[in-house]
Amino acid sequence: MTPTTPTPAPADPAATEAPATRPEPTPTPGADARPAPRVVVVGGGPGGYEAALVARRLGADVTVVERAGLGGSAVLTDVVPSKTLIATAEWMTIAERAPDLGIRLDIPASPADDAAPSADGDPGRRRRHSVDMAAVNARVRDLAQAQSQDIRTRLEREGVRVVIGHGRLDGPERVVVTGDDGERVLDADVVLLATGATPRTLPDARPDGERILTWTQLYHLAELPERLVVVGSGVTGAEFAGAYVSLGSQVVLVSSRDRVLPGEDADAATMLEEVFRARGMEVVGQARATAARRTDDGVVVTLADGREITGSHVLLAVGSIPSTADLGLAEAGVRTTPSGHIEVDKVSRTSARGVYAAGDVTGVLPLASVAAMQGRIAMSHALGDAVAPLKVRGVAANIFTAPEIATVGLSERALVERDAHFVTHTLPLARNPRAKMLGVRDGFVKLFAHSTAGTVLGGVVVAPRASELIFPITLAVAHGLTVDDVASAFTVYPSLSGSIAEVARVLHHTE
Ligand SMILES: Cc1cc2nc3c(=O)[nH]c(=O)nc-3n(C[C@H](O)[C@H](O)[C@H](O)COP(=O)(O)OP(=O)(O)OC[C@H]3O[C@@H](n4cnc5c(N)ncnc54)[C@H](O)[C@@H]3O)c2cc1C
Ligand SMILES: NC(=O)c1ccc[n+]([C@@H]2O[C@H](COP(=O)([O-])OP(=O)(O)OC[C@H]3O[C@@H](n4cnc5c(N)ncnc54)[C@H](O)[C@@H]3O)[C@@H](O)[C@H]2O)c1
Repeated sequence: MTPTTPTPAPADPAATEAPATRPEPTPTPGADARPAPRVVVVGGGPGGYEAALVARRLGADVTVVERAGLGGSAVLTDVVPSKTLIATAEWMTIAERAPDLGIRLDIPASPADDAAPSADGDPGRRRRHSVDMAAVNARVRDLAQAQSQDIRTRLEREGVRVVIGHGRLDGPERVVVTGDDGERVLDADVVLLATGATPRTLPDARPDGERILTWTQLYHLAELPERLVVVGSGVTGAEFAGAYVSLGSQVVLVSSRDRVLPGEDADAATMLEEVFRARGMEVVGQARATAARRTDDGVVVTLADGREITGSHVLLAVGSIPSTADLGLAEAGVRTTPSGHIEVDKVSRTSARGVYAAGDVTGVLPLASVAAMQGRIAMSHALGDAVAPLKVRGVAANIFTAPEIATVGLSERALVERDAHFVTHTLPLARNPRAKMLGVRDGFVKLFAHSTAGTVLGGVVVAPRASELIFPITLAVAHGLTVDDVASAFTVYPSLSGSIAEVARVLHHTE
């Protein structure tokens, strides 16, 4: 098979290449006029809807079964709402820094603004700007709904049938959908399971949607939480803790490990924790929450060592569980892993012939970009198109905190564990001229390269908008460029990306 180079598109249908419009499903054209293969996709998130578009392009008759809304959790409760909320938080952070650049924000817009505390917790300082949380959340919800509708429109325009209801396998070649209007049976030549995951909760901290919350429930709050206890310091916990500090809440982050973001680059995580503390966040390390209960006017979170933390609200960010309940997996011969995820190979095949799986339900790498890629690969494989197996090494990821943390390629930990021959160099952003002009103090660029060949193996960028700055390093990793290739390309002067080229130049000298 010839390898393809599919693009890892995000959860934005407009960003994907638009093929010729097909109003209705049509049979695959061919001399023998065989009927089009029937594809049923269960789950309309990025894993499912991207796959549906590919399957249509390859001539299949495609149905997407979705029980909530098109775009999935990615669009309705996870990626899109969180990044929209964080966009507001980002403006608040910029406003907080404005005085450093000579801007006066000391004219209160309203008495409420004047009363809001400063984010760094200094009682002597008052925050002179504040958010209207009801307006922020209304914008978040509207944007998510509009994007979900766009995806539905796009799918239907391409000739994909959308069925609303809960889908379940009835053997490997049939899906039964239970909806408001009863049951419906869909026969299939190929099934793709892309049912995602849902927030994990704690037995003694049951979310009530008012004070004890999962991240899916945050967008209905009319007021900014006065004191938010965030349980869990993985990517989700860190992003929300950072966002709410910027928005003006007091935040206590309960971290079960000795530092936040235990799975990430240690230097980046340490820097972020320092920034969090400097902005007034209380980070409680080595602490495991066992329970949360409501009081008259707030919540009390109990830790395993008996300590209690009070707050106005608590957010549970303790991971996710794969959505496999009532999917008929065992009966259809679909194996799951000990963690409960659906077992797949690198072309998204499950243990049942004709049944594929993509996205968070597989537990491969819970990112929207990876879900979409797994879904596309599944359809290309199932429908006989050219396909390249999934490679997660080239995946770029970003943590949307202030500063952001973007990574690509092999991490320092993975390189050390593999006993790889590598060199590394880190340049603090504080030395970058553009960063000085912008008032950016916290951040760095770090590259890893093969010690003899000079090939770029991976990198970390900690900076405002690191998500945009990581792309040159992603290109280098994807195409096997050397540090000399990177160093020899022009960068704009002055620019933050100049630091990437400068690190590459330093690595040349150390070879
Ligand atoms: C707070 C948060 C922020 C995140 N931010 C980012 C980010 O910035 N970038 C990034 O790349 N990733 C991010 N992620 C990860 C990203 O959300 C997931 O990787 C992505 O949603 C996975 O897509 P999916 O298609 O597998 O599943 P989902 O998006 O979860 O979609 C699955 C869909 O299947 C439906 N479904 C489930 N079971 C059934 C059934 N039996 N019948 C019918 N329908 C069913 C569900 O209703 C859902 O709509 C974030 C995650 C969280 C929790
Ligand atoms: N920007 C992004 O791309 C983005 C954002 C959010 C999530 N994600 C994806 O979702 C994945 C999962 O991230 P996550 O943060 O939701 O889950 P996670 O499982 O990575 O982190 C949960 C954290 O909570 C801790 N924890 C569990 N129980 C606890 C308890 N009782 N008390 C205190 N701490 C407890 C765990 O030790 C862990 O560190 C990420 O790896 C990422 O792929 C991506």
